[in-house]
Amino acid sequence: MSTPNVTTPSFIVRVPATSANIGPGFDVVGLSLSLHLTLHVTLDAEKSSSPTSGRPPPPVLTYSGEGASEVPLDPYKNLTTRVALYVLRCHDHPFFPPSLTHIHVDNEIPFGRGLGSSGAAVIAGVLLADALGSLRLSHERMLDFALMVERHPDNVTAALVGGFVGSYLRELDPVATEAAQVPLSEVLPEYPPDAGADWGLSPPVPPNGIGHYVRFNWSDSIKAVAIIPRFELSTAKAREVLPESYTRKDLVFNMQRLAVLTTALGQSPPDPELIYEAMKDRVHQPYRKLLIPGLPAVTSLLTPSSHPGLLGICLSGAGPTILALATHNFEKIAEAARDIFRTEGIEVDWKVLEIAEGSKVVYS
Ligand SMILES: Nc1ncnc2c1ncn2[C@@H]1O[C@H](COP(=O)(O)OP(=O)(O)O)[C@@H](O)[C@H]1O
Ligand SMILES: N[C@@H](CCOP(=O)(O)O)C(=O)O
Repeated sequence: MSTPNVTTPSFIVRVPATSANIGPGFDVVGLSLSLHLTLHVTLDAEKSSSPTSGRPPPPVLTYSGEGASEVPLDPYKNLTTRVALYVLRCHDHPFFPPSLTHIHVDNEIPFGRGLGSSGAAVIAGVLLADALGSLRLSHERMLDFALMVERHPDNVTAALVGGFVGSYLRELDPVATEAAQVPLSEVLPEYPPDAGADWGLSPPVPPNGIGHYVRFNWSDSIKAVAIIPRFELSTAKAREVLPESYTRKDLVFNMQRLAVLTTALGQSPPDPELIYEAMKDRVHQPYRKLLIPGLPAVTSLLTPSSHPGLLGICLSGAGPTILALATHNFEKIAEAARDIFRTEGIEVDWKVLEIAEGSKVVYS
């Protein structure tokens, strides 16, 4: 009898989606959600010795699910594998290990919708490098590497540790500040295609302890309804429309709400009146409405009185997804949001999501 040609992955990396900001917590809070980016990594022990000169061949990258038609499959161009190579190079592993033959990526997180697809790809790269290089990095050090690429901590922290998380970036001394702000093109350089070529400069190693976080309680009764418009909005573009400075009134408005929200979402039963008001924002959503037709209407017309079960509603990350937190009536809430988006000519998909565990590496 012939043996079926099935390769068993040597390990799996699994990273959740995230929703950042949750209204007033711009660049501060993140929530991990039950859509996942999964890497199935195959190692071949027989290929573990490096060639005497030049670089070993990179792994074959295959991809299924969200983003499959647009994601680069060249490991020197793909975000996850470039981040992995960056972390490996910072630890004196100049190339992908020769034993790394294949990575199959299966992705449930839609690209450019405000559900943390890039943060998940970055964390997956850090975990991949940690496993390939047996680096045994702490969560704190993993965050340092992730923050050299994705420079706001909300998505990457929640994706790494899971749950409802608040984080800040430490004020670094001038030398460390400069080290943490090197251009992204130096962290993730273009790699020359010629296998004999040198990579050039050594990679910028991150300073220690850039990001710090705390996990808040989350009431088990709260689920997240993600209402996902069928168009992409890059986070970079949605950050360009934000002002450099804010009035004291607007900052106090957000801080008052964020202080209440981080505790209110952990209380059982959750208080809809308190949460609805505490999820309002004046720092990013008002500026992003021009990029997301329907945003002001969806966040103002759906309320706990008009839609029992609804606790609060906001833009997810940089958008265009809308995040409704609710205890019941998920379908009614999502369909009402769909109707509002339709008046703007925008079609949506929606999903009811749970709060997810943090990232994992599972060995077979
Ligand atoms: N799994 C992935 N593998 C490779 N690149 C990815 C992956 N997920 C996201 N990206 C990259 O990140 C981009 C989206 O990032 P971004 O604009 O920050 O939106 P999001 O809100 O989804 O994080 C994609 O267009 C793609 O270039
Ligand atoms: N705080 C960031 C969060 C971006 O999240 P994403 O999921 O849209 O990448 C912002 O609001 O810009």
